[in-house]
Amino acid sequence: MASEAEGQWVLMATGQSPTNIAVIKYWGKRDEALILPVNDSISVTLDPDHLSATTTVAVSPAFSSDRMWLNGKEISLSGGRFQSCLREIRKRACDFEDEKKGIKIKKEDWEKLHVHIASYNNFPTAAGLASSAAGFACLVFTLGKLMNVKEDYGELSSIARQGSGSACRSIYGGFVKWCMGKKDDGSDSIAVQLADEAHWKDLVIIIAVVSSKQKETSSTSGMRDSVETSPLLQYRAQTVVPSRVLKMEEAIKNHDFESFAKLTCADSNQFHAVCLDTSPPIFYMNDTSHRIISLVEKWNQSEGSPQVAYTFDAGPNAVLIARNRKTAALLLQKLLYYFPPQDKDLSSYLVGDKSILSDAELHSTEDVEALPAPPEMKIHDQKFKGDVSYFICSRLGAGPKVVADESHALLDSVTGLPKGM
Ligand SMILES: Nc1ncnc2c1ncn2[C@@H]1O[C@H](COP(=O)(O)OP(=O)(O)OP(=O)(O)O)[C@@H](O)[C@H]1O
Ligand SMILES: C[C@@](O)(CCOP(=O)(O)OP(=O)(O)O)CC(=O)O
Repeated sequence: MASEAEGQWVLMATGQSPTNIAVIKYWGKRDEALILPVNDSISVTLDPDHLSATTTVAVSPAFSSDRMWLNGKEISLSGGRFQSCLREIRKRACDFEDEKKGIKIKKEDWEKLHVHIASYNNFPTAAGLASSAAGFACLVFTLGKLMNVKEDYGELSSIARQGSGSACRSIYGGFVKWCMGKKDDGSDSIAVQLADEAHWKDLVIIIAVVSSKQKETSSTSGMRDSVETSPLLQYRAQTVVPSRVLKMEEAIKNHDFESFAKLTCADSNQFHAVCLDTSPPIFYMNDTSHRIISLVEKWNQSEGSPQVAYTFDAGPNAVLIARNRKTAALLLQKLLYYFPPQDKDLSSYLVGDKSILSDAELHSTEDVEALPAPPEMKIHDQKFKGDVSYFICSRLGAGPKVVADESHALLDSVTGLPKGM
């Protein structure tokens, strides 16, 4: 396996993968083990600088078992989803040789080598910000690089899908469609890129992190209950989504924000209606989520055409997509009027692309306090300080990439253990 220095070497790779937010939602599986959905879905990939997973994977003859550390804590890899990803990637591993380091690994040797994995999310894990999507996409992408996997991104997406359904869409940047596929073995249930992140540069994304606590009902169990009990889910999957997906593809192709926004909001609302139609009902949104919807709806109505789209995943956080920077700055003013920061530090209340604060002419909390009430809203006298933890300003971003600079690796290149351990 390794020529001279048997047992001495550690071979590593590091990758970074973005998260994504669906504008046409995936909700419901037709096959639980293979993670095959009941409908197509479409997402936008978010800028990895703001929301992403970074993962280092390593192999060495010195490792005695597969191990993983997530955000610095060791976690078990025994779950079926991790096992599926590891198995499928190992199956596709190819011969590898690094003459300088004296490392030679034959295709069949990969099965015998154990892996160490360390991953870090630059945003809260399991808080409804799709950490599993970024995480599994990153794991599969980076393992693929390490093990010299030659398969195309479509194939990688179908492996990431077996870690978490929505992860298959994080294999690409920009606008991505997960085609549900028809085959029983899932080989045609893959993601495809509709357009890259440069296609529609005007869009600005503002996320209101309403709660960073772990949620009560996971997406996995929530959608299982919906499939079993919600008649609306069947109607949605068979009748509504197929035509919506076609319209969404057209809207994206033509930069048609009006249509894009209407479809995005309608699909988010229908997904949450399915949750309510589930027995027992699932409530992912809360009063703050509803207030944000109402703010956006009233503004869009007063303008005569949509300025902002909203969408909510399996949690109360609002993802708001503004048609351009000017609109995003106005949106931020309206949001901060109702949800002012609890303390004086405005720069930790808005993270990500902070330059939007200057566009909105908000340089201090005094500027926030001086904001005028949004004229389209009827209730002005009530403010909801503390109901939003913080905001993230982001944009569309690129797909996974290799992090070549070894100083960013999360594992030590000599011990193969997390750095600092
Ligand atoms: N960086 C990562 N690498 C590998 N797996 C990860 C990573 N981050 C999260 N996960 C996996 O995803 C799980 C969290 O997924 P969960 O669906 O509960 O939350 P979420 O993805 O943040 O929210 P949602 O899917 O509702 O948007 C973790 O317990 C872990 O198994
Ligand atoms: C509401 C959603 O975010 C659901 C995501 O579900 P997951 O992909 O987290 O579920 P599993 O496949 O069981 O891991 C909508 C979406 O991302 O399309």
